Amino acid sequence: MNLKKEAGYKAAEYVTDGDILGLGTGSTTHYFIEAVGKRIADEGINVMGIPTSFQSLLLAKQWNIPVTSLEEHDIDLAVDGADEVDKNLNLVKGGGAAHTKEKIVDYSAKQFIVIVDESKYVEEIGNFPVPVEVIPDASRVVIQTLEDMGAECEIRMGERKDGPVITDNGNFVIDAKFEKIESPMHLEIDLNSIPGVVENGIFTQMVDKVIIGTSEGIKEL
Ligand SMILES: O=C(CO)[C@H](O)[C@H](O)COP(=O)(O)O
Repeated sequence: MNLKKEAGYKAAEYVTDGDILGLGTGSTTHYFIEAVGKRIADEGINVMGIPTSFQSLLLAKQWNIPVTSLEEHDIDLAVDGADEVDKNLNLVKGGGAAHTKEKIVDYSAKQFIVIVDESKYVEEIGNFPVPVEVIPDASRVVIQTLEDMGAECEIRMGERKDGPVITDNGNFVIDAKFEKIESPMHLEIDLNSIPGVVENGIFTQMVDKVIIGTSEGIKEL
């Protein structure tokens, strides 16, 4: 069973005619976008998408989902993946380096649904290093501050691209591994107060529902 696909297709059932959708990024959201595209083709529902990355923009175009922007519309429903989800609905996101636009879109939506397979559901977040998007010129001093806060840091490197990953916004990503995240809510705020940090991948607010694809079927939190 493809658990990511199960979760993505389940989330598409929550889409209603006329919705403005926030389109998350990643291999799970890929299936949500596909399922919405099929509902447009099969049922003729009338929706528009606001992509969180070039990846989701291209997928929306592939599936004939009209795109718009936050300049034009508010979002009714955002659907997005995650790298970790805990029982308090705290998330770590940014494995695809798209967390800055994802947070803008997901936090502004009237409803925010997270879709994951069961491997992402954890007791408490923090095993997955926290992605921190930084202005490139600030990366050395931001790393110093993160290390002072107890994190082990790496600038994320490209694959099939020499040098650092460059985000859709032209920045670097530092992956910061904390031994333990005592308070996700405070860490989310504290990381964003470091000069040079654009956004971090801890999401502690706004999640309305988590759809988990498990080997025993869909579970919803
Ligand atoms: O935050 C993200 C991208 O920045 C993704 O939503 C997250 O990495 C999960 O991806 P996938 O569904 O491929 O496991």
